[in-house]
Amino acid sequence: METAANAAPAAVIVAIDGPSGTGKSSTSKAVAAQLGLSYLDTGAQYRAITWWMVNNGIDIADPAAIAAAAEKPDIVSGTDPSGPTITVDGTDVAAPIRTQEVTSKVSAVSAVPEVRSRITELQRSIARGAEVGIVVEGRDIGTTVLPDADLKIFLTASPEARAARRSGELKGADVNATREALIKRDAADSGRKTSPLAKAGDAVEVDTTELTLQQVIECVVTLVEEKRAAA
Ligand SMILES: Nc1ncnc2c1ncn2[C@@H]1O[C@H](COP(=O)(O)OP(=O)(O)O)[C@@H](O)[C@H]1O
Ligand SMILES: Nc1ccn([C@H]2C[C@H](O)[C@@H](COP(=O)(O)OP(=O)(O)O)O2)c(=O)n1
Repeated sequence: METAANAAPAAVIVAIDGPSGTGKSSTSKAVAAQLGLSYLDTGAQYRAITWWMVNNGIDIADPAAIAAAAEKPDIVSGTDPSGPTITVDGTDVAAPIRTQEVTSKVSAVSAVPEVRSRITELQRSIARGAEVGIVVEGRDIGTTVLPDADLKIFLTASPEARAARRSGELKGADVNATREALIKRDAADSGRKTSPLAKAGDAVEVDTTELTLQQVIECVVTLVEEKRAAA
């Protein structure tokens, strides 16, 4: 019979939330890779369902039409942090979900309650299936999706730092326009009724404005290791 002494350690669940450009994806991927955990980018799932709506001619301004179609696309996320994948009905959508068109529509689609309940179920089932544990990043992971997570982190950074990071990625993008677009998306994500972007009461807040990515990764790895040691 298995005893507590030789039982496998319980899977560790880490929730990382925060607005755009705070470093959630880069930090989560690196922490998961370093600790041998799975990794789930929940923003990619909301982008994937948005991509499907756009491709199937659903009117993004019509929440009832979005709700009626919410169950249709088959969204599959690969959770290896060294090569995360995302497919819709078997098609690799890793690139098309990052277009400006999808980015400008994702907040409207992800505000629809039927979309959220569908994607939330998917996220919970992926987290349950992660044997060693998982780092899940998004907007409502610590508050709604995985409220019993072992560790919750809320990343922040000034709008200026976030815009500079994002426009560095989108070669040649105007920093001011990027900043305005980020602020608009944050306001939509924080202001929606169902499961808005929010810091959980028991989340550790890390302001990354003055930190390098490596410093943020080290900070989160240390927090996970402390949690594991205390368990
Ligand atoms: N602390 C940091 N300092 C400088 N650049 C960073 C930092 N954290 C992330 N970045 C860079 O900023 C960009 C956005 O990071 P990302 O992880 O995609 O943020 P999010 O997932 O929160 O939107 C990436 O190019 C990333 O390399
Ligand atoms: N848990 C989540 C994750 C993302 N979303 C929505 C809101 C976000 O603006 C979009 C896109 O998320 P994503 O993490 O890809 O955004 P950025 O990497 O910050 O550009 O999805 C959400 O509503 N809930």
